[in-house]
Amino acid sequence: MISAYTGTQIRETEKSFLDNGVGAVLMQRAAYGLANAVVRELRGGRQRLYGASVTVLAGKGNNGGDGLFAAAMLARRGLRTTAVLTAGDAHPEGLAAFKKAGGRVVRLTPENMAEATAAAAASGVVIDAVLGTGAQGGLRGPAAELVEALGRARPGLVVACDIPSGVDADTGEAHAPVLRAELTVTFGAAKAGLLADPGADFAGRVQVVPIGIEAGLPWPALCRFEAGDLSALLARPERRAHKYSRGVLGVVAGSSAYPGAAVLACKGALAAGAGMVRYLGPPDVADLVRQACPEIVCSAGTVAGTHVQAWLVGSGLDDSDEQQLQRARDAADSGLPTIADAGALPALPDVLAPQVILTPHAGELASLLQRLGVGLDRAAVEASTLSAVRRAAGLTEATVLLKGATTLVASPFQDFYSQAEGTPWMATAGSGDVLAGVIGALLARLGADVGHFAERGIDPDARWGAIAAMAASVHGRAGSLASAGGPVTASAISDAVPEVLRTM
Ligand SMILES: NC(=O)C1=CN([C@@H]2O[C@H](COP(=O)(O)OP(=O)(O)OC[C@H]3O[C@@H](n4cnc5c(N)ncnc54)[C@H](O)[C@@H]3O)[C@@H](O)[C@H]2O)[C@@H](O)CC1
Ligand SMILES: [K+]
Repeated sequence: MISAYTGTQIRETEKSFLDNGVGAVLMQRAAYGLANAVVRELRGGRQRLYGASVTVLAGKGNNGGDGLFAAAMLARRGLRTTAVLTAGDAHPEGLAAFKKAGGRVVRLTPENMAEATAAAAASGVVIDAVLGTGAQGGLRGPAAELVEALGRARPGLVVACDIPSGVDADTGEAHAPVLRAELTVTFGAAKAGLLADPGADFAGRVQVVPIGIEAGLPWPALCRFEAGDLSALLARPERRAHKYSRGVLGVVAGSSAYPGAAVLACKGALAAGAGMVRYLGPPDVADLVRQACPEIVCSAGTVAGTHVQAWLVGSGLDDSDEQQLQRARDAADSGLPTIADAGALPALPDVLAPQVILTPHAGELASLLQRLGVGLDRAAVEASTLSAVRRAAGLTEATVLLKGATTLVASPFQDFYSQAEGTPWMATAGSGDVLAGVIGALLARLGADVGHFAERGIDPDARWGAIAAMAASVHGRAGSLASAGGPVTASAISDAVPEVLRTM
């Protein structure tokens, strides 16, 4: 599992090391990790190290210090290094080491701005070490001007030191201008802002360099499951399993206008290993569901009269179909774990429960928050995804999964997950219906199994968020597998889910 922390958590952890006088040691480890990462990138791109050019943009704090020490190490390995001091001042020891290693120093002024920009744009590698976890807001003054111009000039490889300057380490909010990095080398542990959009967008690949503070870190602010976690959490069925023990999912989805959503949600649930799926809905949609998936038991019954272990409600619901909307409300009110998607979101009560998982995209989350009195529009949600999803979980008391390039999950117990295994090709109609099906299948199978989570180190209260994150990961992996770098349909995503589960 990748554990990510707020800047404050990291700084508090580092404080005891600084109080003990080992801050300089930590900085050396950070710089060494950064320099090595640059070397690996150059070698990976089959570039010669000797004579390659590197420009470090160094602010006046410790982030700049890391950058200067790293550049000094690179200078000693024969790279042509330039430091652009964006704030006039610089970390004194870092600057001294850089000068001693033979690096060239440019103190940024309005007069040499154009020259400094051109030099940075022409260099093979740019290290962004202007602001780190000590930043208050974004870049200002000459540093902002330089980064703005450099962004337009499309520089070579950009490596961010700890975090792209201007990205908030706690929330992932980006204060423009931010230089988009291909790689972020981050120290001690990942920062939460690197795993939440838009910060994740600017960070590129994230590489964590251990610096020796790790044992002192508190409970993470944000987690990301990796393949090994999924293998452990997605236990295979027991030898004597039967369809009921494998999980029975009830589905209230689809309408005459959007019948395909019901089919895709059901397909997603079957692909993710539901023991049985019971569909409730209008006869014309039920006919289509039966034709597409003969495994599914269809009826026009009520929620109370249907025996299931979990519910999936909302995908493709029509807001004029009162009978379906009532079924969705009954399911959410049943006390059973329920995934509520699309059409169900505006139909449910404002306050729900943790075992109800809401799955909005940014626009739907904005509408949900507006209904709850929070004046955020879609753009504001996209600019601050982690804060938005946290607020929604707090206000609704439900678990909220925000769909996007990075999928975020927040539970009302303040557990947060971030998964990003998908591909932009998955932004296609029906993809969310398949995700709802995968969540539904996992809810039906694992939702009641408190011991399963406790044995694997997950607080049983937090299992709803964990299930949503597991499903997002499976869905993302299936989409990437099916896409293989090209267009993909929702059906193909669903078809790839069993292969992903097989390899877990
Ligand atoms: N504290 C430690 O033990 C370690 C810190 N490390 C590095 O230190 C960084 C944090 O260092 P600092 O606390 O010095 O903070 P930063 O280097 O992030 O920057 C803070 C400095 O910039 C100024 N500043 C803040 N916001 C600004 C803005 N918007 N525009 C212009 N100037 C601004 C501050 O007044 C301060 O002088 C980490 O990101 C990491 O790179 C690493 O060396 C590892 C060890
Ligand atoms: K930085």
